[in-house]
Amino acid sequence: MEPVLVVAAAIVDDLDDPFELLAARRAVPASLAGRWEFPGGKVDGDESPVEALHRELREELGVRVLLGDEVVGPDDGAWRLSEQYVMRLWWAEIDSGTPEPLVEHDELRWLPRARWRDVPWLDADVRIVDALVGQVRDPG
Ligand SMILES: Nc1nc2c([nH]c(=O)n2[C@H]2C[C@H](O)[C@@H](COP(=O)(O)OP(=O)(O)OP(=O)(O)O)O2)c(=O)[nH]1
Repeated sequence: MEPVLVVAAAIVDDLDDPFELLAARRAVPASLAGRWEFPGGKVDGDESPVEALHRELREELGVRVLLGDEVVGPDDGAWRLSEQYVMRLWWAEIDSGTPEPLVEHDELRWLPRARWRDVPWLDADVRIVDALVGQVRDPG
């Protein structure tokens, strides 16, 4: 079966010079509760990935965002999460609103750059966080 496409955002304080990254702790389902992820969700049949991402961020966090570059992954440009799911991820910055854990999260945390790895991310997200750290590492 074709994997289901999930879209998500690496929301940072400043797209030009990311220092803080927004991590969201899942409250549901029980199997994922307590683990941290990038806010986002599944693309519905009638919407584009970018439309789906804006919808999910509005529903889950109550924010509008500006999207930056896509964080290209090793699986045809995406990130395979499991047998069932594949994810596309974009850098993003908040355009309006203050993020709140409205739906499937019970906590949000702005992680400073040196601590992006310091929460228990969902297993599939660990290598993605490593890639983000690699992209923002100070040159030299
Ligand atoms: N949103 C999101 N989902 C992730 C990440 N990493 C990861 O393995 N997943 C998995 C968890 C879920 O099994 C799956 C689908 O995500 P989801 O549950 O957020 O999708 P959704 O909001 O559309 O959920 P629903 O309305 O159908 O309940 O992707 C991530 O960083 N962000």
